[in-house]
Amino acid sequence: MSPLPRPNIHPPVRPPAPARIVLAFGSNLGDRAGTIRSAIDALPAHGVTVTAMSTLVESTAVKPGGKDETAPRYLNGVALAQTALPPHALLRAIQAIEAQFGRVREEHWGDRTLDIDIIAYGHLLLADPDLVLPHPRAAERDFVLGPWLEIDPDAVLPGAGPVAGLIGRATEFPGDGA
Ligand SMILES: Nc1ncnc2c1ncn2[C@@H]1O[C@H](COP(=O)(O)OP(=O)(O)OP(=O)(O)O)[C@@H](O)[C@H]1O
Ligand SMILES: Nc1nc2c(c(=O)[nH]1)N=C(CO)CN2
Repeated sequence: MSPLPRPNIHPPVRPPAPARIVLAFGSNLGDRAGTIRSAIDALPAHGVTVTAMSTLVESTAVKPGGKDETAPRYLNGVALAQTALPPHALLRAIQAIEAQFGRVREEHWGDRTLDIDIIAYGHLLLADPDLVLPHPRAAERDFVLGPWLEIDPDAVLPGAGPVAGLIGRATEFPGDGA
């Protein structure tokens, strides 16, 4: 006797849950606030949904040699977001938005219309040549930690601990905090 044909039923396919990500924005040239807002507005078209945006804070530019009072001052802000993009696709997306808003890569830590950094991608720890997660300098940057804490008081920087315990502690150069 031949077996009964099996009904062609598949378990429901659930898409993977989107990752919770933290993005940092900086600008010290042109219409700083306008450029950062435009970049935030551009994110959904790239598959990134913003769930919270901090206020923008102003700080002295940090250059490789330390604080530079003669350089244009920065506005910085942080967004919480969700995305189904894998990490490297997210990097390409933020670089496309930087390019869209006139970012030209020249001097290391040079003045720029727009900088977007991936601060954290869920709890992922990654050290690829082109992508390090969490962002390797986030723990020393009060201009990132302050706005992040504002929108998530319980924020944790993967591998480093609660943001509330990092802020104001270590800076890349003494007094470089926001
Ligand atoms: N977490 C990350 N977020 C964004 N870029 C990263 C990250 N990790 C590594 N990168 C790499 O860093 C490279 C340089 O980035 P970028 O020019 O924005 O640096 P920067 O803004 O001048 O300095 P910083 O990274 O200290 O903020 C990018 O091309 C990218 O490949
Ligand atoms: N205040 C301030 N200084 C910086 C910033 C920044 O966002 N804010 N970003 C840099 C490289 O990404 C270098 N220096």
